[in-house]
Amino acid sequence: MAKIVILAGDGIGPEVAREAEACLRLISGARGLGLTFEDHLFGGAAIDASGDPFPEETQRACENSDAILLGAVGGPKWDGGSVRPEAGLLKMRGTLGLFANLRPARTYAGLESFSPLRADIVKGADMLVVRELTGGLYFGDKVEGTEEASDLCTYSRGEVERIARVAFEAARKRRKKVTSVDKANVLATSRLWRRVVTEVATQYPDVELEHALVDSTAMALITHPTRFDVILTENLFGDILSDEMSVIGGSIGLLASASTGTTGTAVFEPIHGSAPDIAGQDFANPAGAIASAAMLLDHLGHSAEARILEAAVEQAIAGGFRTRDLGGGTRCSEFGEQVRLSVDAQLTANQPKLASA
Ligand SMILES: NC(=O)c1ccc[n+]([C@@H]2O[C@H](COP(=O)([O-])OP(=O)(O)OC[C@H]3O[C@@H](n4cnc5c(N)ncnc54)[C@H](O)[C@@H]3O)[C@@H](O)[C@H]2O)c1
Ligand SMILES: CC(C)[C@H](C(=O)O)[C@@H](O)C(=O)O
Ligand SMILES: [Mg+2]
Repeated sequence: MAKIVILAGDGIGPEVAREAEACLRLISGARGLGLTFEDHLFGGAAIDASGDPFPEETQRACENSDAILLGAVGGPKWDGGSVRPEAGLLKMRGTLGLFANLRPARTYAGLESFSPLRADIVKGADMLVVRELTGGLYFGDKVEGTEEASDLCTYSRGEVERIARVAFEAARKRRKKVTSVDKANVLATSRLWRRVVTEVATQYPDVELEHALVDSTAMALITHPTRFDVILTENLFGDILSDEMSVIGGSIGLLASASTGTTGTAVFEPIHGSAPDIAGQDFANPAGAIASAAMLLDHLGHSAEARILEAAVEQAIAGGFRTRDLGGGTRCSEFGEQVRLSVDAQLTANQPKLASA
């Protein structure tokens, strides 16, 4: 039995989380995984109900969960307010110690020609951003005045060491290359980052390490995406580079993420936001949320089921089911349904044959 907390959140969050949860329920039922699901308020929806984007009750539920499936938070409704939905997201990451954010990206069969980048540039691209998630500018002291403001960027040796190890371990299971991205020509935190990553690399002689500056990496990511395997970087650079990376696959709606850390639970969410421009219209692409659910299954040790769910997303896309962001007319709910049909078909095909009477 594993307890999954669902934080649907705001905007398209509930639309994509609903499809991902339905996939998990289907797989859990068919394979007897015994997953249980609990909905809790989070983000703007929680501000509306209680004034707090990460209420005490939601926090307790998250702490007692095995995994958390998150939609997205935020939106114009809360932008001018004294409390922002995004503050709940940051508090959750901090409270649960989720320092490692893994964001994979690759091309999907059938979508190479959809990417705004040339098909020969994106063909075969397959990378993983390992983003430090609980340090840097996001968590440093802030001064917010009307005439002056500041955000402090701090990193400690320990914070860099632990995220670097995550990246090197991940690279060992992939193509054994880490590109550590920083701004060491300007920032003191980046120079510490570079020194510590170089030290950690000595424990991984089988993994190639290169250092790169964030500005030129932003360019190389979309001119030569196949050069990259694992990209290791700090919080803000990872946020920006991972949205840029979504261009390679064709849409930000495709990208999934896992945030893991110091406690047993972990958060699984698409990398996109609440997309207020398309919310409430069944237009959202739920592929990133469903792929995040596959990462959740991996986290719980259900790797065979994770591969089935991933294959179902691939088959739906290859079969021509495309949401509006990918130039098609498939609705969010229809795409989810198509993925579940494909899951069903795979589960039926894999069932042991009944002995004939
Ligand atoms: N983890 C999160 O909850 C998270 C992440 C990013 C942004 N946000 C918040 O979301 C709000 C909107 O931010 P934004 O507009 O800069 O970024 P966004 O990711 O919400 O949207 C950017 C663009 O991508 C499109 N898009 C995003 N997800 C899509 C999907 N699944 N299918 C189809 N199209 C999709 C949107 O329609 C929009 O045109 C802000 O309040 C921001 O703070 C939350
Ligand atoms: C909403 C925001 C705080 C968040 C971030 O910057 O980390 C988002 O952009 C993300 O990528 O998860
Ligand atoms: Mg982001």
